[in-house]
Amino acid sequence: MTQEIGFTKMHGIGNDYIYVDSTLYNIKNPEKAAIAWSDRHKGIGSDGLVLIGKADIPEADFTMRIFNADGSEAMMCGNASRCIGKYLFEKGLTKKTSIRLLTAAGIKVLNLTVEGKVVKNVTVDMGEPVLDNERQFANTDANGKETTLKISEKNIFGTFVSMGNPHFVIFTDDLTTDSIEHYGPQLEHDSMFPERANIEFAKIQEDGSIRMRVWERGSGITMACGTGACATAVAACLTKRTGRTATISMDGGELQICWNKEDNHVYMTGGAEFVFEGYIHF
Ligand SMILES: N[C@@H](CCC[C@H](N)C(=O)O)C(=O)O
Repeated sequence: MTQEIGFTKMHGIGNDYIYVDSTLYNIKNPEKAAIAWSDRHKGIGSDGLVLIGKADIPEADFTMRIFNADGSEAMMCGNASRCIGKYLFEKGLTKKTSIRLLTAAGIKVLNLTVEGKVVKNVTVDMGEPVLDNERQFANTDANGKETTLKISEKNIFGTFVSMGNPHFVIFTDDLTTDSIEHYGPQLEHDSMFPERANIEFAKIQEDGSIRMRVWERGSGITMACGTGACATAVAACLTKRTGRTATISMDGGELQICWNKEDNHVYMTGGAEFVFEGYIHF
């Protein structure tokens, strides 16, 4: 028997997900739903599926689970966390403007900037970047330094940064779709990344901002990646290309990133938007 499930489609600078309130709908097989619903021709169309729940520990208010378009579950999603802040506040599910969100990468605090009843933008405390997670990056000597991976007979230099989920940031002048589609999937599946990886292709621009395009683990090229923007800002700072704050410009828009010296946390600020709502049979 099929179930009728209410959903909300939202995006954070073009990184679009289907949001379901899991206190109202119990999706038994979210991996399968993510694959079917993400399909841009036969489904709703998205980069993946996000389940919002109520936290059952006193340290957190709500929960987030995130599934990529291929059904794989990720630990964290920057753009989705901002969308959840807007969803919870504007739907009246919380009056708080500082929300503690429990994710598979720990508790993230969302600070909402509100005008009247509208959330204008959200700053997320994304926590500390991790540079030596051996479950995610097999080169345990790298520790924030640029390292070389050989792909298609070419040496690729990049920096591994985990924001809960694994990222490999490459500074290059070549941000073409052809290049990203060629190197992205090979790097995602490289044996140096036991849990696969998100791959960022980035370039410092004349005004000091960073242009970044991304190949996301489990979803391919997307218009933006919040954790990827944080990883890119950290990699740029570690390799002395920028200071501790950066504007990251992606296909879908910009995020402001600050890697705070005092607490070593990365703070991400940007917008979130509703697209449409509906019901789907599953
Ligand atoms: N788009 C997200 C990250 C989503 C998960 C990622 N593809 C992974 O598998 O780690 C973001 O905005 O951070």
